Amino acid sequence: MVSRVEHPAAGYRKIFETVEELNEPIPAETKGVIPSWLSGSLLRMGPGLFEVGDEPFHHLFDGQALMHKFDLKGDQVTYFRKFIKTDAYVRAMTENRVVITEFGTVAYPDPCKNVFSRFFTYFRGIEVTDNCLVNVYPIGEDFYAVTETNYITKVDPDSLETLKKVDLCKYLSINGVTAHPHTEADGTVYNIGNCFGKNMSLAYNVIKIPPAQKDKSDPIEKSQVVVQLPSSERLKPSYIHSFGITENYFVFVEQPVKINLLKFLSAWSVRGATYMDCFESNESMGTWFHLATKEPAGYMKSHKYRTSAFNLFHHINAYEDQGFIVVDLCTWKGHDFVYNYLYLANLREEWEEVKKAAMRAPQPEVRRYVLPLDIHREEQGRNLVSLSYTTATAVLHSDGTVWLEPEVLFSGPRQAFEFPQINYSKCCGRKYSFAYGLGLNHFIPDRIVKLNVQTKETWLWQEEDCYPSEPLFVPTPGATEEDDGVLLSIVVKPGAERPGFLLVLDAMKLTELARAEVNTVIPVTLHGMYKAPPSP
Ligand SMILES: CCCCCCCCCCCCCCCC(=O)OC/C=C(C)/C=C/C=C(C)/C=C/C1=C(C)CCCC1(C)C
Ligand SMILES: [Fe+2]
Repeated sequence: MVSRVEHPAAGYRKIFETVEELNEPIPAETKGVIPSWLSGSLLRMGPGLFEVGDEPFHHLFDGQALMHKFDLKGDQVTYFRKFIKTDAYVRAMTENRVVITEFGTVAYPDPCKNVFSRFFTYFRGIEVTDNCLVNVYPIGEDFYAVTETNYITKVDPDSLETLKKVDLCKYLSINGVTAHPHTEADGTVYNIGNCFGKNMSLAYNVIKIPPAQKDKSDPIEKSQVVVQLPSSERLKPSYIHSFGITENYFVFVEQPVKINLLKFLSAWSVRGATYMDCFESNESMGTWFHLATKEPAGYMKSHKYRTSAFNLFHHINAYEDQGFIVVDLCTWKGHDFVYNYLYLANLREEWEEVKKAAMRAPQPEVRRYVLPLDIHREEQGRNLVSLSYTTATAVLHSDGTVWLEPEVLFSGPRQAFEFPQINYSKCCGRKYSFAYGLGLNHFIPDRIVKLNVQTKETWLWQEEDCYPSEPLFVPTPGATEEDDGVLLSIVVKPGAERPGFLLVLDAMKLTELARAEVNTVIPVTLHGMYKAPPSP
């Protein structure tokens, strides 16, 4: 699936430009045939406002949260979008400047305020952003737009109105949680986040939020920390973007991209730096895998799995098989932080410059790691993995650590398989065959890919000057085959008469079933969900 496509016209710049929200849903023009069973809403989050007044946001993860919705009802499709009225957005609009520091953009003090009030603004310390541009997911019967801090924002998935800001710190001992929770069939939500405890004791806390409550109370009020995993380094927790879950275990990968807490708590609050300034790489630790049991919940501290350094943002899937845990990941080789390459100035460069910058960045690879559960002292020095279908290895060393080597499932130079999706309801935590992803060509999203993780066969959807987003899998009702369903992706085709469209692909063959076009560009979206219509 290595893409030979070039982008000399740099049309991808359009997906990093500010747009206006809509007052009401607009009709889309449908070409092709949308399956009649596919009715519901595609909800997605991303940045939509890339500057305030004359102050630009600098990083891909700074733009203000814009929520998008494609509603499907038969072949009638509409598109709607609204900015989430977060504190970051409302205050920026009111003051016409960046008021809350974002991931890679500092909010400078109000120049109209005198030197004393400016000093006290700094002295009060940091105001953590609630800019929920990363994802949207349900908790109980409610929907929340999220970033990775302690603030999540309740939204109305129909009107896209902002309902309320929730501070998870009120309920849980965490400083932030990922934007990639796992949700079980009954609605139980698991997530993981950093916890900077008392006396700076550091941990990664796995949290559990129960499903919708019979008494209609808010399940968040009943959320709890179920497992605590220790940090490998004092004062420097690793950055976590997602985690894995199997029937009986949580899988946490501790990567060498670290948050320097001293920088976070001092430089950041006093001198005015960004979140990006608080990251650093640990050049010697490599990457550590940790396991915890689900029931009873507990950290498996005797299992010390190690491998070479990589950045990790997205787990694809994990499952148990014959005494092993199989973990499939979208990795980026080395400890240099991939987010360093995602400044908007770089992504908006001419194509030749974009390619040059990507040459210096960590290289992507889809990898399978296999973790043996039964480890015996006498088995030192030999490969413990006996699964017939993988070349991944695990070797016990004399210090008790198990060194892992992966099987490469997909690798193409500067061609990433990222933003992975699976048939989640059928396959999460189970042995599976298919992963779907967004193909990044030197970081530019220009194709949709299907990967058979067992045979390594790939399928591709690609069209000239088209920039798709993460493909979400929606199963055909009553399907028995894993890949019987459709993929939904928002695509931008800058020069076209109707430059934004919802693409509907047949997930088996990766062929186009339909597209629903709208007369507006749709800026880049990161993650989202498909919301089925309420059952009659
Ligand atoms: C869709 C195509 C995009 C085009 C380019 C993409 C290239 C992607 C290459 C790699 C994949 C990366 C995936 C990342 C996806 C994503 O959605 O990331 C967004 C992450 C954000 C906005 C993270 C925000 C985190 C914050 C604000 C964390 C804050 C904290 C600290 C840093 C330390 C202290 C705790 C706290 C406050 C939580
Ligand atoms: Fe993500």
